Amino acid sequence: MSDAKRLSQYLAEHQRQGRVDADFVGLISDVAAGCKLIADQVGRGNLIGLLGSAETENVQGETQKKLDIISNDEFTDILTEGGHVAGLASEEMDEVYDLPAGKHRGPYLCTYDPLDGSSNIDVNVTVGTIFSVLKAPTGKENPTEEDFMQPGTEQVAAGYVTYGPSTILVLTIGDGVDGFTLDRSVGEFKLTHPNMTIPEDTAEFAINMSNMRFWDAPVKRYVDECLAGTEGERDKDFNMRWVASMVAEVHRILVRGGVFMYPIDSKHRERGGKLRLMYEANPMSMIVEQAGGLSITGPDRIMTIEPEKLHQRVPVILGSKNEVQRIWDYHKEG
Ligand SMILES: O=P(O)(O)OC[C@H]1O[C@](O)(COP(=O)(O)O)[C@@H](O)[C@@H]1O
Ligand SMILES: [Mg+2]
Ligand SMILES: [Mg+2]
Repeated sequence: MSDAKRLSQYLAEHQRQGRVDADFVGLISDVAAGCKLIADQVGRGNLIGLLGSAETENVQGETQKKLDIISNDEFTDILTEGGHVAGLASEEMDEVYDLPAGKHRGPYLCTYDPLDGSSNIDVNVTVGTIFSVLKAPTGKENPTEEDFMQPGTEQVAAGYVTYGPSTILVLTIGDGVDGFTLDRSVGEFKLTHPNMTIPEDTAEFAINMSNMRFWDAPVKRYVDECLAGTEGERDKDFNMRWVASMVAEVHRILVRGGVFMYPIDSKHRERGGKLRLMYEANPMSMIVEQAGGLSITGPDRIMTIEPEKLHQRVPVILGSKNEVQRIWDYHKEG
């Protein structure tokens, strides 16, 4: 695959076809550059003293890892200098980031989780970056939080990068999903996974089983049936995975199907869920739906939620279409 199409060629072709503009090409190139930097840091780990906690908390009360902060700073700097965005928002920044005065602005907004699954950093398990691209309001020097409050259906593009055995960038610009592997010998992402699609059926689910006693009835019903296997209503055996890195779980589902659930539970009910809408649930929902899957909160489709705040949390159930539809039906039945 060494002669595979480079990300830069892919973007240039899309631009020639009039499907994206020059600022979009610039923005995705900046995202790729930021992720290459993060991949390098994650890869070096404790050789350069980057593992472990930073002993600080983000706005959501979570202890930040050193790499959470470093990844956020690098990503934010690259997108700021690139000049293709009017505003930025991240899991690791309390509020919308105002670009410094004098910096060139572009027509897009970008939200991101710079390092997803960061509890896995110290144990050398796959982590990643998730991003979502929205249109910025025209002619506004510094977009506000309100300008970011667009439902997932308004996303121009979404993607993630996994820092695992290989570094893979998965991107949708609204006409399918393509995956690119970082060729470290030349420092470029190359198209290795064109037109990724999620099988409609699966016999694999992912959920943090330690929360079982806190779940609502529809999810409990679904998982109970999976666990009963050939002895139960489903009449087939299921396999289970839980990496605790959403990027790794979604990537597995894009490659071989499956269902990922971080549903509402009584531990997270007051906060609305565990995962964040604007930079985890919405971008992953766009990717999953573009690959032929479904993505719901339980009762509703995630991408139709009207956001109310930047760090809003939502329950997430996504993956193979027929399984997610079944879980959706269980919620409708109550
Ligand atoms: O530790 P838990 O409760 O199983 O939660 C795991 C989930 O939390 C996350 O790590 C949250 O992401 P962050 O690491 O960006 O906070 C998801 O990637 C993952 O699915
Ligand atoms: Mg995350
Ligand atoms: Mg994170």
